Amino acid sequence: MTGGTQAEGIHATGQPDTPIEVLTALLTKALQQQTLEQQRTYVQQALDIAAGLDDYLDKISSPPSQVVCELVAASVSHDWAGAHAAGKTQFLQKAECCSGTLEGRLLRFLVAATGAKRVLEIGMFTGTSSLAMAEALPEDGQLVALDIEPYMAEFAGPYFAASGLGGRIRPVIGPAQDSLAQLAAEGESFDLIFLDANKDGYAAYYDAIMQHSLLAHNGLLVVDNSLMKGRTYAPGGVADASADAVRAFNQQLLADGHVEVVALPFRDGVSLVRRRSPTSASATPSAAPAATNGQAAALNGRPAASTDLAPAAAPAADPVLCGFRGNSLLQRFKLTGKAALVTGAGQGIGRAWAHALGEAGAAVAVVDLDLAKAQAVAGELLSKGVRALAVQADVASKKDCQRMVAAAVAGLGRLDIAVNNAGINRNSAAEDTPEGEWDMTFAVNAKGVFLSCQAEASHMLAQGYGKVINTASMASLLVPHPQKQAAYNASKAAVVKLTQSLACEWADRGVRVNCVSPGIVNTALIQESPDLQPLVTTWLQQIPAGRLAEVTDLQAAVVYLASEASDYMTGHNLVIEGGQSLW
Ligand SMILES: C[S@@+](CC[C@H](N)C(=O)[O-])C[C@H]1O[C@@H](n2cnc3c(N)ncnc32)[C@H](O)[C@@H]1O
Repeated sequence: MTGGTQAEGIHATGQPDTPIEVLTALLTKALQQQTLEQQRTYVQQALDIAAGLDDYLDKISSPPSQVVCELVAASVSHDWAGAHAAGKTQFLQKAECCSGTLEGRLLRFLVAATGAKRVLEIGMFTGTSSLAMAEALPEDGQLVALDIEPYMAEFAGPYFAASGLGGRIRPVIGPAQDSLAQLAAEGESFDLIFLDANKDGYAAYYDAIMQHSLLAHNGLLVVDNSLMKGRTYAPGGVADASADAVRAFNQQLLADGHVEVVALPFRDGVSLVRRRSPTSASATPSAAPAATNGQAAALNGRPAASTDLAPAAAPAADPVLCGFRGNSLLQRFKLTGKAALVTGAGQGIGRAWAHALGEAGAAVAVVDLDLAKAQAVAGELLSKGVRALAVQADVASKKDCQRMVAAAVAGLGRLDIAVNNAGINRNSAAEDTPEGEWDMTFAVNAKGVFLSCQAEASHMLAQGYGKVINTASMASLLVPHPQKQAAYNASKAAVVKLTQSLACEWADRGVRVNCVSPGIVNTALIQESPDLQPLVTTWLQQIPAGRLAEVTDLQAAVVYLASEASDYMTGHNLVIEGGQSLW
């Protein structure tokens, strides 16, 4: 039998499944051969599988940035022996210390996937991973990179600057143990920590991280080199103190009942570690399971736990300790699986709210009088991966409101959240306000909200659950000036009283009704109005916060009111006006 047919046979049997299993089978087979030539065939196939793996992973992963590639190239081609001989580095550093672009991409991916804002790298080397991770940070994110060698910061500096991300990366030079103590004293904590410095320090660094809560709640610890060239599990007679240290550390992690670990055969081994959510059973030291070994029991004075995930007997969970229904606080804000509609969502506040609800997980029906605008916003949401559809509706029409709800339910399969935001604002002195202006303002702002609520409630009351959020205004509390807008102010006061009335009527049937009262919001309405634009200076003097509201200032409120986190709140007018109504 040739090697080729044997390899096919291996796949056909469905036995060896992964590249490593196939490698193992091929090499085992090679060992069983009598002649060198027969062995070579199997060994060659094994070689092809092993040698091509990283290259193939590189090719099928999204590419690294140009600047990371340049920094990796400079790092691996650098004369590290020369740098050490010239006294630039304290230790003889090696090109292979650089984790490379593939691992950088994994780290960049993890930062993005976890939404990390603060990242710590322990063992920066030339900063290739720091830079890759910084690429996934938001503008106000920060990465702290520790290294013992001042030369590393010098080396990486120009590349950090060229990337435009230098402001997000803070190198801290010194022994990592000291730097960790300094970060703890500064009150730092991190969403993601990449542990990749001297291997004999891993255990102590881990203890410092856990003892000082440097890893935030729900944070992710990524440990590099958990395989140490395979020597952690197959020493092969080679004395390797680093591999011994990592082997012991792997055991230490496993024995620590406070964390969950998964080890991946990615490059030199990457272990992902996260703190377990506490259970009521593990909250008290006496209830913690016994340590699996003496070393683990001594960890930081914390009780070490067995690796058994299931507590023996589950006492009633304490929702403060374990989360309401097992949800962490931020999980309670998630809207995944919910469907929302937002009226007046073709622009301004409504558009920002449609995005906010979509980002929080909801499918969104984007409703507007202007179908083209609704379609444009629905398109934006779809491009972000949010299920969305556009609906044209005039909320002043009862028929349209009913059709809007029917379209949302038909298109999204359900309706849990309704944001009644469509509104108009006309300015005129009260003595001159035309009757038509008054009627139109009330038709949209007051009757339109009522008709929307009525149509939405017919669905929500039947299902016994719903979240209605109406757009009122700071004008419901004070009389904004100097602009004259009596009809608008009165219509928004009506929205608040309507919200309170509906909240009381529907509270015992699972439907919550709240409203949001924004202050003066910096939208196109103001920017493009020759009448309103000159008033901005006056308004700024009336606002303690010293600026107009941006639509993004309002986004979290609607997510809160739409989520189960606010289930006990109803009939509330949530005022967001930079303090203007207090002054
Ligand atoms: C494997 S390299 C880090 C590679 C880097 N994380 C990457 O992804 O390319 C290890 C780094 O740890 C640093 N290091 C070694 N001992 C250290 C210590 N005690 N404190 C801080 N850094 C240390 C070394 O100078 C070296 O740059």
